[in-house]
Amino acid sequence: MNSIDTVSELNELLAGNNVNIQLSVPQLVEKATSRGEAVLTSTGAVKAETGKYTGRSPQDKYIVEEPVSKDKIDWGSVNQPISSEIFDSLYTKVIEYLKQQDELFVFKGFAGADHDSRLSIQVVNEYAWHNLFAHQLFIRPTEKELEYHAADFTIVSAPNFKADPAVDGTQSETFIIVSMEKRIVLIGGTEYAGEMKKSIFSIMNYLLPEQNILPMHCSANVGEQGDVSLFFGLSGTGKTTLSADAGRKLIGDDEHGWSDNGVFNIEGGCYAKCINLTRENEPQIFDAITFGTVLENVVIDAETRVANYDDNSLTENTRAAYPIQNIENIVDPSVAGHPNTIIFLTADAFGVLPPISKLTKEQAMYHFLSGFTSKLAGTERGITSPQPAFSTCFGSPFLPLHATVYAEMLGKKIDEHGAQVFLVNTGWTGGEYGVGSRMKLSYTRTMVRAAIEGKLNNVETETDSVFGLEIPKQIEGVPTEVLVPRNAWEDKAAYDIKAAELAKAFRENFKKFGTVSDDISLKGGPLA
Ligand SMILES: Nc1ncnc2c1ncn2[C@@H]1O[C@H](COP(=O)(O)OP(=O)(O)O)[C@@H](O)[C@H]1O
Ligand SMILES: C=C(OP(=O)(O)O)C(=O)O
Ligand SMILES: [Mn+2]
Repeated sequence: MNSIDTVSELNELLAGNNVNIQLSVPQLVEKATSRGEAVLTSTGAVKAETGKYTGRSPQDKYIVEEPVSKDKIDWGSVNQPISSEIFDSLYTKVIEYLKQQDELFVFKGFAGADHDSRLSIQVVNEYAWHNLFAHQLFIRPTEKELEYHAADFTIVSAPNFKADPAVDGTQSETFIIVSMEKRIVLIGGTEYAGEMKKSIFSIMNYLLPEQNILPMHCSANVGEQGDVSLFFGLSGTGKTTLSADAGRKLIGDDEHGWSDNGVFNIEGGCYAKCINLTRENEPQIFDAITFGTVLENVVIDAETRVANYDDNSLTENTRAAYPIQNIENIVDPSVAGHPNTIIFLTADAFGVLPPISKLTKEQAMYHFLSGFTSKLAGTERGITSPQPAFSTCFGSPFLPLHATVYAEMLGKKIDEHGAQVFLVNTGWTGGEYGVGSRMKLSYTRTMVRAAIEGKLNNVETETDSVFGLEIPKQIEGVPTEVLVPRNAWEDKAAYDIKAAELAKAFRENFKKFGTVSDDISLKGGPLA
């Protein structure tokens, strides 16, 4: 089978009389509820459950081994190859399966708020609620744009189609396969909606560097003076939470590009975690949950239909998906200038990294490549407690190219625009996970604001004796004893052992970058 067949199979599917194209939010809400896929809640949000897949399933993610991309992809456990024969045969089966459905739902829109580099996408869904998710998360076209819309990439999602590993060549019933050549994402066996948005993000991580644009797994906001801040971080480290700040306009909560013009959001919506969500702690996010928001795996009262955000019985990874316009203070379209402040968020389960520290250029490169953090409960299949992890560029599950491609681009941009980089530990303090506690959100917010407002530029600092990081000695509103990790631990000997263990893990991990990065390692890594 060649690529022409893939296109005509898709066209035939889309020409069927069971296809609903570009339904509005109320129409999709109606479809999702009347078809029994979701229920209406007291705020007008719709709530859907996703069965056993309540987070991403990285083990089931593949990229088709094809001539156009073969030599560019950084193949390995993240970017697992799959043959075009397997893809073609599964694709045909999925298309046949979708043709049998009573109804299908298609969303057409864009990824990338900068018109120069945006990608036209379409999403074909078996479920109305998934299509509502696509509508809320991707960039919605104007009427005129819709008229001329021609998809560069298509997501075909059939969660109820399950692969048979013995016959289909997958590792399980679930598959998320990207073909860069055929420009298709094929999803089956999982209902977790996040797979759709993260697939498009992976594709942007493949396409943007060719246009000299740095794709970034970060949130972004901008202050009154046009000062832009970025917050890099793996899932659950605080990108969405910390970028929602009443005093600053939100650019986006998860995926951005940085071009010669500045930064832009890749998406048109946010995907916030809502476990333990309260209006008091996260007012912007709480209030964004209104009519048409998709609540994923949130437990609601059967009668009143009021959400209970404290209930983690379905998963720790409960989610709300809403258009960015649901947040009061935003820039629209989601574009802004060059960043002044860059924050690397890490959720350190060892409890030894300082809650905030200032990085030199070499430290910034070292920590960007290392990407040390923890995988937090629920974010990936099988993760039930924080698992320390080195996730290159704070987003390794989404990077098809070699990490150094992104790191070099970031290094150049930091130099060019003179951005100050901070490392912020939103994870544990006073002891490792199980002994200490998670850093208080209100402290993290205070520290982050101080950094963004330039208040930490000329403060007195203390050098972390293990990692060589510069720790501000005082930050107004934060108790001084939490600033230096060793002081926050009651058992100093235990701290010393943990810190040495983490420094060793950093050094071991950095070996994978070889001698090219010796200078960065020497000047930016843990002290001897
Ligand atoms: N100190 C802290 N900083 C940031 N988030 C925190 C902190 N303590 C607890 N949290 C919680 O951790 C979660 C962070 O998730 P989120 O912002 O959605 O991460 P991301 O967008 O990076 O995936 C939120 O539920 C937030 O309430
Ligand atoms: C959607 C996800 O991203 P994040 O948690 O970074 O928002 C995810 O990791 O599944
Ligand atoms: Mn997020």
